[in-house]
Amino acid sequence: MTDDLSAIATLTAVTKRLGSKPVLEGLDLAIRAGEVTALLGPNGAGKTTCVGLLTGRLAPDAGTARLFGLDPRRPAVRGRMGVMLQTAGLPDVMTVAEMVALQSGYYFHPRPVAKTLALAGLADLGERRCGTLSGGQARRVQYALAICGRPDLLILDEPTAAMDRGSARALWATVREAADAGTGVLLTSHDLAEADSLADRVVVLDRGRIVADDTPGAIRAQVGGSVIRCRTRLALAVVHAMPGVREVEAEGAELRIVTRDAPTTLCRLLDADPAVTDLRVGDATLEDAIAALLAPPHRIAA
Ligand SMILES: Nc1ncnc2c1ncn2[C@@H]1O[C@H](COP(=O)(O)OP(=O)(O)OP(=O)(O)O)[C@@H](O)[C@H]1O
Repeated sequence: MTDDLSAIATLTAVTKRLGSKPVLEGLDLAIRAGEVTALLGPNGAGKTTCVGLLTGRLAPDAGTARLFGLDPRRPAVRGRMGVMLQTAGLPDVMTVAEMVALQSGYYFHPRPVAKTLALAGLADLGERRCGTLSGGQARRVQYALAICGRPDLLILDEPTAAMDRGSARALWATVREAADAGTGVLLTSHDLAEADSLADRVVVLDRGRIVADDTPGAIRAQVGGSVIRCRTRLALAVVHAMPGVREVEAEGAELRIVTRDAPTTLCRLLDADPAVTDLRVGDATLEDAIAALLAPPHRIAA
């Protein structure tokens, strides 16, 4: 990873314990200029710990963290980074524009405050006190604080949590624009549609280890085939034995069946349970591919 010349932030062979628990084990991660990297994985996988290491909030127990070639705790490199954390309080009494102006003052070449407010979808909210904002509006202020200094590296930890779809899509557009202009972006998210449409690269973390690192298309292709969803009285094991079936999982009251041969699996399914309902067939999504990589215990895989 350290020989990756386009990398602007790296974790190399990083091991980190928190409390008595190993959280990351020998992890390599590189964030490159002009690329949106989505770091995905279930709760507790270690995503926020990676963010903590790259932003200098945490130090590795073994291995190295580098930001623009230096220790992330060095003030010289911190000014080139904008960070939007999962939780960051805003002072109730300051207005949105005052907060953005204050944060902009920490950077050498900040954007004009009005431009930052517009990019974050806050043009009409500049005079509002932060304490009166909704959850989604407060997230947009945190985004404004992350981008106001024109950072070379933008770290967004679950940026669109609490945002409505329209606000989220507007934020994606500005993130894409920043990446196209050369900013390296690290995004953590539980919204796999967000990762699929925004990321150039998806890194999947499971229990502190990387289980996939590729383009969203290449990760989807690992699953391939089709996904059938339906309600049926058939047992998982019976469906799993049907021709073409690669894996079967209970998703609430439905079954999610990944198959290499949808027509044959469908015929057999309808033969075995003519009362099957809510039947849908579609291509495997990024969510299907990641579910296959993570292998939860309640799924049967071929
Ligand atoms: N200060 C701490 N002390 C002990 N354990 C911790 C501490 N902080 C985090 N952990 C543990 O480290 C593991 C990784 O946590 P982390 O927050 O990095 O996961 P995550 O992938 O960001 O999860 P989420 O999707 O829930 O935000 C979890 O098991 C968590 O309980």
